[in-house]
Amino acid sequence: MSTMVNFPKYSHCTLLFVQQADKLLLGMKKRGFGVNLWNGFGGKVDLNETVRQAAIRETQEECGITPIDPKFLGLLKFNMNLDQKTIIVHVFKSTEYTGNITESEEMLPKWFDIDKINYDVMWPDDRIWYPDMLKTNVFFFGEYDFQEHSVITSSNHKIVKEEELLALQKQLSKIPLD
Ligand SMILES: Nc1[nH]c(=O)nc2c1ncn2[C@H]1C[C@H](O)[C@@H](COP(=O)(O)OP(=O)(O)OP(=O)(O)O)O1
Repeated sequence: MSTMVNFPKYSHCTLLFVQQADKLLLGMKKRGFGVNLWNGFGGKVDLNETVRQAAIRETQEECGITPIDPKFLGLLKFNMNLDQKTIIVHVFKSTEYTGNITESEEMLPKWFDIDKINYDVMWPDDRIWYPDMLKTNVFFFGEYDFQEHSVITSSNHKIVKEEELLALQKQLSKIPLD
C-alpha cells in the first residue's frame, strides 16, 4: 500500500539534461545534497524567477553552458521522510546549447553514452524515470517516498499527456513555469 504523504515544507527545484544523439551530458555533484551522484544540472528556483529561468540559470552556473529552448518533460515529487519535506523537481531537456562545457565548484560535467549510464552511482529513482526522459515527446510524473536519501519505500511513475503535466505543475507548484 502506498504511504505517499505531503509534508508542510516544499522545495521547488529544477533538473536539466542535454541530450545529443546517443549521448547525455551529466554532472557529478561535488558538494551538498546528492554529493558524488551523477545527475542533470539544477537547483532551487529563486524568488522572482520562473521555473524555466531557474533551469537555465542553474545549468549556466553549474557547467557553463546556456541550454537552448529547454523542453519541460516531467515532474518528480520526492517525499523525504528523514527531512520531513517534499521536493518538487521540474525536469527539462535541451538538444542544443551555447558556450563551453566547464567544471564548476558544484559539478563535474561529462558526456555519457546513453546505453552505458551507470544507475548505481545515481539517485535510486533515476533508473525508473530516465528511460522515459531519454525518449522524445514523452511526458511523465513520478512520486517517490524516501526513507533515507538512498532508500525508496514506495514509488509511482506514470506517463502523462503534456496537458496533464502542465496541469499538475500548476497544482503542485505555485511558481509559474514561464
Ligand atoms: N531523488 C532525486 N533524484 C534526482 O534525480 N535528482 C534529485 C533528487 N533529489 C534532488 N534532486 C536534484 C534536483 C535538484 O537539481 C537538486 C536539488 O538539490 P539542491 O537543492 O541542493 O540544489 P543545489 O545544491 O544546486 O542548491 P542551490 O544551488 O542552492 O539551489 O537535486
